[in-house]
Amino acid sequence: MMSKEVRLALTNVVQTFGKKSALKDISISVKKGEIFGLLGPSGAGKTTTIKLLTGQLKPTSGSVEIFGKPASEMKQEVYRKVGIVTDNSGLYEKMNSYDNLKLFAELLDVKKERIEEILERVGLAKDQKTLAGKLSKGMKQRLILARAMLHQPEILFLDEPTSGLDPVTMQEIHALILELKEKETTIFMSTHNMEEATKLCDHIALLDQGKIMEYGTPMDLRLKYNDAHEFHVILNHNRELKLPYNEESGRQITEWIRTGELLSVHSSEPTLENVFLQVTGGNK
Ligand SMILES: Nc1ncnc2c1ncn2[C@@H]1O[C@H](COP(=O)(O)OP(=O)(O)OP(=O)(O)O)[C@@H](O)[C@H]1O
Repeated sequence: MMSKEVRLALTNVVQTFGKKSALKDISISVKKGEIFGLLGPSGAGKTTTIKLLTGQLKPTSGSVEIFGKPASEMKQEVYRKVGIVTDNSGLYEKMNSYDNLKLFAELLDVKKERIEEILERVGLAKDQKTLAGKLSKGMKQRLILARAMLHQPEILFLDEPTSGLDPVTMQEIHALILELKEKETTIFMSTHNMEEATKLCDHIALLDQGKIMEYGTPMDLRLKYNDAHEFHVILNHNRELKLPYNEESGRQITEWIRTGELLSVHSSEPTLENVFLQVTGGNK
């Protein structure tokens, strides 16, 4: 089988702003149909990376490619294959939800029927006549996502897509993202949310102070930082303890099963959050 095409690539990218270096020699590549997560504390360089990939910034040095072409020379036909969700994806507050989408549909030659289909899909069909300025935060975010997905882009950039949203809206957005993955959409997202990254991403990179500190699947990273691998045991009479991961503990647990004292046991692996704290030294 042929390996999948690379959709996004940064190679040895350096980005400086005056004396400040925001990205220090970073390389990332993302393939078709992959969900890639860029994690990092505030100021790590996540938004800068997205701006480079979407051609809003030109790198100080190194190369940035989208669909195999330099991102800074992105042409109209490439824009049609890309969707972007960022903090400043301004909606026209005085226009209703439907008209906000219609404006983009016209620009992108999207059929009118698609507007209704997408409003339905993000659960805003009933609110299509509501002014965007009157929508709740979660509804606005769903409208922004609907707009970014309107033309069925092949690559979607999501800069902190769920920050500040309630858990229900967050779940809904996650479901939409996974549905896009089914259709082989390439998704490049930045997030502070470790749980979100674990659930959605095929690969993640931990960015700290403009450097990639780690790269891998969420599971790879959890296993790599597995120093604290232990059994978490709950016994009757509200007894709860942690045991080292060794044979002696295994024997002890078998004994508790025999005497009927054991209520539950599971092995605790570090969460991505802990991995992240270890890598960045808690600089979050
Ligand atoms: N246009 C600019 N001019 C000067 N400095 C900038 C500019 N854009 C970004 N920076 C600096 O580059 C660094 C990285 O910023 P960036 O916005 O990429 O971080 P981030 O990881 O997206 O942070 P956050 O999670 O807070 O959005 C920061 O130190 C920021 O101050």
